[in-house]
Amino acid sequence: MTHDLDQIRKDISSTDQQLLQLLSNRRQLALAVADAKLAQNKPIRDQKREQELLVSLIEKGKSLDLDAQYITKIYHVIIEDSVLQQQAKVQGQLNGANGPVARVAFLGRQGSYSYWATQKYFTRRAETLIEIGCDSFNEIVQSVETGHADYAVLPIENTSSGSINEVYDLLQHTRLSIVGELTHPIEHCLLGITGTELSKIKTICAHPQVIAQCSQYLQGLSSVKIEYCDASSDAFNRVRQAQDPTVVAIGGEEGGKLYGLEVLGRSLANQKDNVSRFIVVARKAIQVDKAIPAKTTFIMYTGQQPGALVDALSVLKQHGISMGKLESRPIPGNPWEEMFYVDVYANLNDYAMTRALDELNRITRFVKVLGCYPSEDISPTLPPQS
Ligand SMILES: C=C(O[C@@H]1C=C(C(=O)O)C=C[C@H]1O)C(=O)O
Repeated sequence: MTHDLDQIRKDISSTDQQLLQLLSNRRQLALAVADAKLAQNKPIRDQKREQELLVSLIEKGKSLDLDAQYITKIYHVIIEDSVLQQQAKVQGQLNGANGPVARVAFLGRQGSYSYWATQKYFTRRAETLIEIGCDSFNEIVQSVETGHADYAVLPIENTSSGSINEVYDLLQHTRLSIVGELTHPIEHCLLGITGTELSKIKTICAHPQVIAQCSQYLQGLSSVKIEYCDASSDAFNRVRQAQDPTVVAIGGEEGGKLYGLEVLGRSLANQKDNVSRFIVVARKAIQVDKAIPAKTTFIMYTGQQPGALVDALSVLKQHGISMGKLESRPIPGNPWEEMFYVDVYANLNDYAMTRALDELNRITRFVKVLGCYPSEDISPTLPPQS
């Protein structure tokens, strides 16, 4: 092997170019597979094929000195992308685009977590993204309701801080429909201007959700003042403007870089796997192709008689519908009465779902469907070890 560093780096760069070309070829093939599946009435997701692929790739990897964990990690990302690309294509064909552009409202400005989630979701769609940065969840919802934006991207839950109640409460009263979801890893870092020293920090700027997600880390910094911000991008901006090495922000590394900030600490969240789930809402509901796994979200008020919730949930059981999440929120103006939010793995057009909703309408006081959308719970799995 040569010791010529420049030459080795040239070879690495050219290998990377080939990898990129191959990834692009693979994505095109996956999109062709989507057409073939639609023509043959087959579902987009094929977990058996994914498992067979992973097993054979791990086997092949071994012979190339590539360990199983490495191969699995890379192919999770590749297969997830492939399935999501196929789903977006099928959905685009079924629902059509709103027009050549998508005006999308999200929390904060360039660099906020919602900004990255928005970028991620809309790269898979045909429309050109027009960003509409907002300062509150209420403003986001209003901008779609009034027609100023076509879509909104809203965080709904997080693995460290749980449900985002403010967003749940907004959904109770909006006429908007949920048309999509996505998950996005949230890696909180401490960010400051060049020359900032961890031991001299006096103020931390962050969004309240971020503060909740990093509560354990912040408990250890009791003498530091917390400044609440509208979004992580707002926190970055304050630190950039202050040009004071005692003032830092919490947010994502990529976002902080856009504001010239440097990382002083990483992995600040209470949970190691800190992931947020976002929903995408629009004025018009969508149809979800039968070839795609769908989720439906509805809210219901069961009344307070004994067993009311159990009765409602057994309707789902009777129709073989599995539930992903159940959340309850107070009904404004009706103290101690709760609205239930239910996520189910079902297409609104499924016969079982239609029947279940008819029955829920009969036995509860109020039911409203918030939307039916493609499920993005895509985690390719290996077959159980024998
Ligand atoms: C590409 C396909 O569709 C999906 C994506 C896969 C992949 O990227 O390898 C495998 C199985 C399917 O879940 C396919 O079925 O071959």
